[in-house]
Amino acid sequence: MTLDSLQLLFFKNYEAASLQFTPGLNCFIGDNGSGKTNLLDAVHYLSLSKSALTPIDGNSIKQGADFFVVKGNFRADADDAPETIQVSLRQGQKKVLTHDKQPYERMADHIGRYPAVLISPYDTDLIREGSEERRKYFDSLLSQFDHGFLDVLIAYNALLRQRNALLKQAAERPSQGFDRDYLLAIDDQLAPLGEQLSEQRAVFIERFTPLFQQHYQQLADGRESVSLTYRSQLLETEFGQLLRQNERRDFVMQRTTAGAHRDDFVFLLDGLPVKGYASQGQQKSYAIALKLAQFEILTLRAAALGTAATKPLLLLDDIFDRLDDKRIARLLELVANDTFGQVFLTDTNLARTDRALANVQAPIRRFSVQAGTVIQL
Ligand SMILES: Nc1ncnc2c1ncn2[C@@H]1O[C@H](COP(=O)(O)OP(=O)(O)OP(=O)(O)O)[C@@H](O)[C@H]1O
Repeated sequence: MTLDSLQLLFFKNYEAASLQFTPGLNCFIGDNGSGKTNLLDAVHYLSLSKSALTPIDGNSIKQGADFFVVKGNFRADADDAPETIQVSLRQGQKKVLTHDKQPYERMADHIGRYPAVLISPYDTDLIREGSEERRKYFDSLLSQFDHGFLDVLIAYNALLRQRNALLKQAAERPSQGFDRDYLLAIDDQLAPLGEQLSEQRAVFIERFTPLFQQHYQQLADGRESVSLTYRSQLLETEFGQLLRQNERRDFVMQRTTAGAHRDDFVFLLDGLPVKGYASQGQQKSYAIALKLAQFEILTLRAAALGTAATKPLLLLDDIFDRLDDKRIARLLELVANDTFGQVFLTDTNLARTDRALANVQAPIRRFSVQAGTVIQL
């Protein structure tokens, strides 16, 4: 699968832009703050219907404008007709996502159809931040990997919101009484969904971990050993039982204190937590290895399904500035040996990009980015 072209209107610092891509490597070159990452983010929107940088879509509307449009033409194979994906948002309205001009009934139906993997300076947040960041990452990856998982996750989150609203209401308006039967009815539905999420996460991590370990060994020359474990109370105790055990506490806290929404993923290096023990370089390798394993598992899935979209788009933000030569060389080896399909990368220095890509056989297209304007070189 390739993205043939991209058009932007009032997206971040772009008023209007139109780009034609090569199926090989597309390089966005420009000064800091010129809008290179914003182009990667536009591709991320097309793939995942959301920004990689901000959870608030309104932030992506160009300042002073009242809407944005991101439009892209994808092609499953060189001979196939293009498919047009468009994401648009008008200030104060709901985001609209269309496929060949037809709005999706559910945004979720789009997820996984045009996969993309972003390697960015923020990846180490996965290590440094709290469990929510890691859950979101793996849940998003699992949703691209398995649509059934996303459906269960959406249903689980909706029930959880209902349950938390009930607990809050009972605490805030005690005179209205507490409808315990309603709570038990929610729990009857919530419990099997939570258990399903935990089981699917556990199975996924078992498949994902060896791929991740292999990428880490290659990036770090095999000096340390890394592991990845999934931690969930639901793997040991039935969720229904946990909900009953915690009912009083939930009542006091006004929220559901145990469940699949509290699970975590533990990152270890030589048996110690990566956060706190690993060096900056090791943390970077850890995060990149996660992303490369993500790329590989999505590729394997597409191949197993026999879909034409065999390789996700790869978005490399700022890698030359951030990574040492060895890690860059290793990543570019993968680019050169055809592991990846279409690649989009950003850099501040054209000469450095050209040097780094000297051995890459794939076609390369360069774009100059300057304060919200972009031209093909
Ligand atoms: N909604 C918006 N309206 C106008 N400008 C915006 C908006 N959102 C972001 N910007 C601008 O986009 C610019 C940042 O662009 P981007 O992150 O793509 O830069 P970059 O070229 O990747 O820089 P670096 O090399 O530092 O990573 C900033 O100048 C920022 O003010």
